[in-house]
Amino acid sequence: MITAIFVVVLVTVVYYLVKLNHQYWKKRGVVGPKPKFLVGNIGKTFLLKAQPGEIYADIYREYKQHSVVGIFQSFTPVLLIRDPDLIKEVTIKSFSHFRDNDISVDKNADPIFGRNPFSLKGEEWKIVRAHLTPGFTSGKMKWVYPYMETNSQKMVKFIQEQPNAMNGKGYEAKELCTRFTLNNVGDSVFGVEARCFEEENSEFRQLAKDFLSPGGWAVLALFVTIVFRFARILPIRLVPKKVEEKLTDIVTQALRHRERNNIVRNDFLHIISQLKTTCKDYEFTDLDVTAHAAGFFTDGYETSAIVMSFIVFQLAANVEAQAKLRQEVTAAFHGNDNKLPYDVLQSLPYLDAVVNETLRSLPPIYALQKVCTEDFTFTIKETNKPLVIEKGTPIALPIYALHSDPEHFEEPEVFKPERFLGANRDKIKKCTFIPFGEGPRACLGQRFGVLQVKAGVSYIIKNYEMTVNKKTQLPLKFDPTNILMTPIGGLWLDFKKID
Ligand code: HEM
Repeated sequence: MITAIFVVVLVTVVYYLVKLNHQYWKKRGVVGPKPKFLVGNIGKTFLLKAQPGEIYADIYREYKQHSVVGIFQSFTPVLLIRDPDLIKEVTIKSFSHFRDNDISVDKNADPIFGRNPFSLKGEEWKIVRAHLTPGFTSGKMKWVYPYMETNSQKMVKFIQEQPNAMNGKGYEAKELCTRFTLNNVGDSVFGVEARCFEEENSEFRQLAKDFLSPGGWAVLALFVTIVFRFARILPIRLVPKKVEEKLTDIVTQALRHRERNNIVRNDFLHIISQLKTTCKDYEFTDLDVTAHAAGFFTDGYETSAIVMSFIVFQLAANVEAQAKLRQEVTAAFHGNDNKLPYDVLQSLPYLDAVVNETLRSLPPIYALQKVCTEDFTFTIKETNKPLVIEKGTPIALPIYALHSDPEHFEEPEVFKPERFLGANRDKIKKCTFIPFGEGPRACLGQRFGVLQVKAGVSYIIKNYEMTVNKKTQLPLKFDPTNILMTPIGGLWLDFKKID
């Protein structure tokens, strides 16, 4: 009897506490959808029907007249920012108030992801980011570009050898692009030939399958820690032990091989291994070197492969854009002895526009979640009243919703690379196009990612005409359990060789 009374009292107290907490935004004069008990506004995520970024996009569209919307991730109040000027404030102008990402990874539980700049916080993030940045200069990109060209040529050959790619049965674009990006990462970081076009079960492909494949551990762990905030107190690892061990082994062997044979390769691994002796303001251990090289592996292939697969899909679905791009790229090859030098690739305006329009229409990351690291006061435009964002409040930046807002991009559902050409590009309002984030914390690998997708797409478009195979489920729907935009059923394409 006493137990029953205790349970009833406890449930009642919890119920009222949650209800009280759900008044948080109302009390501060911030509008927002009514939260539901326990799940807040992300009930569909709990039912595995939509990932939080999709829900944010719906809320964004519903609250057109507002610059900010107050929502709840279960019990936690989250401020969704709609106004690009305020996004600029958060990511650039008042960055010191919003320095960290809303993620917690224990370095001891997950030595690799726990050391990734994305997970690091405060001063530690600042120091590590500053030391890793020299690995991504345009000089370094020029250095790795020949590997990307070689892998592009291998990919062109590989496509022709796949019966289903050529006979109308379709080949899955993401799978193709992942083979390509894994090869680039193998060469650029470890100095290792990944052989993803030659071997069905190459070591790197296996690593990728064990790491980020749909339904894989990392995808699940990331989803769980984002959705169930209380899980953050658990020592959850995103990089599975098996993947960590394999990556550690690859890095250790590569370093040993260089030391024994006196090899100096001007690459990422060299830069970070030097930090062990040159860095004065941070202690870079062997584990740090391994973790950052391994981090380049994990960051380097997946998002780029997603973007590249979206680009070839958009081109297959938009024949005019495909023909225009082919004309530009083919002319560039013809003017350069059938090669595509780095500077020439970088100077192709339509290619750049196609990449950007794809990133606009299908950004691989739906939304970013930052956290307020120091109280911040601003005036809500529409009410002219001040709002204090309290330290610790998560801030949602709805990338996909901004990119598909007709106020910022006319006919957002139409694929129009011309938006990113010449004077049109200058008309795009700051912070309405943020596929790589914005400000000091924006994507560190943007140059590498864009370079590899541009190289790969150029070689494909010069050699093949592409159409969408009927196995692709249209309109595209996305896996609700993956925080990266992942089309259900895949993107199946048919290829026709151009002679
Ligand atoms: C083309 C595909 C890519 C896209 C769309 C992309 C997108 C993003 C986004 C949206 C962020 C979060 C930015 C923020 O918090 O404001 C990010 C962070 C990051 N990305 Fe990328 N990324 C791509 C490729 C890469 C590559 C190839 C690498 C490494 C080789 C990389 C390394 C990183 C790192 C280290 C961070 C954390 C930066 C920090 O917190 O300081 N990314 N990326």
